[in-house]
Amino acid sequence: MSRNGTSLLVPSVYEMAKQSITKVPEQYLQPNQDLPIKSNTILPQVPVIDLKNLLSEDVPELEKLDHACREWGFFQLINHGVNPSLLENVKADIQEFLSLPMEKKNQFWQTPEDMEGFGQLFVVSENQKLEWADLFFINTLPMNIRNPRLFPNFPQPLRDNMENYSYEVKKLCLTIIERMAIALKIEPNELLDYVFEDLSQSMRWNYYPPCPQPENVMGLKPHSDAGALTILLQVNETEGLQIKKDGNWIPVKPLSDAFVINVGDTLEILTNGIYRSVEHRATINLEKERISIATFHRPQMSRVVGPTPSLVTSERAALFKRITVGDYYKTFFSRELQGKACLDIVRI
Ligand SMILES: O=C(O)CCC(=O)C(=O)O
Ligand SMILES: [Fe+2]
Repeated sequence: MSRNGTSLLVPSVYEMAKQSITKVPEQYLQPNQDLPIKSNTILPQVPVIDLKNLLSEDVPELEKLDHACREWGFFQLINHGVNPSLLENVKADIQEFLSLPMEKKNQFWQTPEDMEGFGQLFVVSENQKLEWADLFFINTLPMNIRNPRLFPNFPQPLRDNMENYSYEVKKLCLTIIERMAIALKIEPNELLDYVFEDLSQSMRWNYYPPCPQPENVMGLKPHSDAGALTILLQVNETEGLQIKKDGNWIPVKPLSDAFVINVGDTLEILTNGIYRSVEHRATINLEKERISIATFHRPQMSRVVGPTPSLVTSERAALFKRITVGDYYKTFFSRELQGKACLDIVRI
């Protein structure tokens, strides 16, 4: 039985990109993308939040966090407290792992029944457009959902560093969710209760090879994340993440010591739409590869989520129906990525 859904198997674009091709196969061509705003206009930038200030109960910083989650759904977090040498090690290990020769990668490839491992996600029909990326998808927490085929077989030091990273990022997630509740002026437990005891964490290591036709391919189609909170670590210098703000695609320029953090659909539901999960996408570079590590956090599949009662008022009716996280994810993983369309299944 499949552990968490399936995705049709697709070829490795890492291997394709190595062949010095000048044109990509037709199925990867996605012309007519909305372009980002021209760079001669001054672009608004994703807010930067300082966790040190947040933890010292600094009111302006809390207001900045609140504003970022309402208006952007995204922020960069500095002074996050995660050991910089752990981050450097994780980046180096992932870079090495994603560049393993195909014979080694095959050991970790997805199967028709199991979407964890190397491959792609959201491929549900033979003729849909494909993304210019190889990814590695893995459930990391709680420990008992770990796939025996993957984590235990990681080479060292990746295995130990990932173990620490997973734990550190989970801790950070809980800290941020607690601060969000304070910013929303609700009891921290109203949000923390969903993730404190039984938080589930998964990761998607994204590898975007260079591409001879960057304007006509997409690394990751516009989408919002299904979970509560995503914590993204940019592994190398190449830019590519863009988020949709007031109808325009705005490039995110990751600061070297920051995480890029975003609100997912589940948190939008829990906060009754006050904190927004925002559409984003990943574009491709002509010459340079790009690598990112997205870590997703959500309540367990059996939990029912709906707007938390204190954020449903006479001025603000409930915007979403209640749904189990499992049912939400079943829908999310059974279709092509398409902006924020998945949230429509619970919209009132
Ligand atoms: O590579 C990126 O910057 C975006 C990754 C992302 O949005 C995801 O994995 O959900
Ligand atoms: Fe995402």
